[in-house]
Amino acid sequence: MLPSAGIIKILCESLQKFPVKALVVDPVMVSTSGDSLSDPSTLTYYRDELFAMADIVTPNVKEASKLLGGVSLHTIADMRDAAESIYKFGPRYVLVKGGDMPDSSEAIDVFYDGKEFVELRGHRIKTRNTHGTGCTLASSIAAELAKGSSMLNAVQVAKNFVESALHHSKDLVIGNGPQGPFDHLFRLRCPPYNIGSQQRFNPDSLFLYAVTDSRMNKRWGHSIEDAVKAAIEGGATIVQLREKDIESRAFLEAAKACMDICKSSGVPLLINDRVDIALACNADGVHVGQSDISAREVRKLLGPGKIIGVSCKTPAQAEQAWRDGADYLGCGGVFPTTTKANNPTLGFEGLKAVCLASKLPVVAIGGINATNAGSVMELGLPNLKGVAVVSALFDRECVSTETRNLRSILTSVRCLA
Ligand SMILES: Cc1ncc(COP(=O)(O)OP(=O)(O)O)c(N)n1
Ligand SMILES: Cc1nc(C(=O)O)sc1CCOP(=O)(O)O
Ligand SMILES: [Mg+2]
Repeated sequence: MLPSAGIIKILCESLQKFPVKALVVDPVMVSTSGDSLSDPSTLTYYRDELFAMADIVTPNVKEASKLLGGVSLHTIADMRDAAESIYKFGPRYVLVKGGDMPDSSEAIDVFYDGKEFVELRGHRIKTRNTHGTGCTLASSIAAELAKGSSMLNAVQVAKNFVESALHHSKDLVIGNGPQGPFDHLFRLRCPPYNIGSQQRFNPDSLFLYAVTDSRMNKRWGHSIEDAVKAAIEGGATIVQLREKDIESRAFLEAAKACMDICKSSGVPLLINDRVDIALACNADGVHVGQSDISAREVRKLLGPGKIIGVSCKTPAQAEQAWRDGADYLGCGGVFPTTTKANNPTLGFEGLKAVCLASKLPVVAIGGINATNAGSVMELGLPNLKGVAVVSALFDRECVSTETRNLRSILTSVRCLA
């Protein structure tokens, strides 16, 4: 809550001096009960100074209206127009929250990235215990960004959290005011299966990322299913089907079988390049490179709940991937590889440059094996979450043994860190 122009000015100066990785601005100007919480002179400073520094601005409809000189906002179309106008003040994303729109059975928020709108729909929970929902949403977005989420994913997870918290606190009776507080710690009281079905991407799953290769499987007489089963048995934490020489029908059949295997082990399954196969087998996500369909398009096709990874070799590509809604980056080739033709080698310096430039979690790829995986993780880059490996796991007779060995090397580096 920034009640005066002077305080906003000092905040902006401090942010210039000490830049933060992600800035969520919740322009707290009007309380849910209608009280004004900042003096009118703050408007100019919000719009001209603070918003330009923000990654996302999250006004409710009353605040959006105030920011735009009192325009009335009654419909989703009005909220879209407001998001577009607020975007022009300079933030990278805008979320106009519709929780206080009257006469709707849903709580619809409008998310805007400067090009497209996403309507985020949630249940309207009937309760007086709504005090602090906006602050909670903004804080939850910030927490998800700190964990490495893309913006849309962070907003979706935060919205789910607020919805679940409201649901679990709806019957609390605390205090006498028109609004009551809600319980942020509700999860301590409920088993995990009660807190909503939203699937969440856990960046730690990038720790040992197994990427299949049909030629290698053929060479060793392994089916895709057997190779995936063995990799999971050895401790792979995520699997990508990268099948370049297989017909679509056979690919889909194998992908469906691998989904069953991965699901029963709780290991996410991603599909390389092929959004159609991912949709048809309901995979957990897709990995795309710089010459594939863009992450932005993939996000449109898969929706907010799926995992999207993007191959990046430069900070600029990493920035674009984040803007496009990616969940993680694959960065390589760290070492020379023969698995992918004509793949430039970035070395540790290239990997470091991409990691340092991005808020997203990163998995290193290219020529990584049991001899050098430790040195990659010893770089100690906070968002470097793991290694992705093809030949050192799959161009081998015993995939489970190779995976187990690599996992134990990675674990020992993690224990020392
Ligand atoms: C985890 C991971 N990182 C990078 C890639 C490479 O993707 P791309 O550049 O699109 O090349 P192909 O794999 O499609 O040949 C990847 N697949 N996985
Ligand atoms: C699929 C892929 N992508 C790369 C990139 O640099 O983006 S390197 C690569 C192949 C990695 O295979 P291996 O573990 O056998 O070296
Ligand atoms: Mg690709």
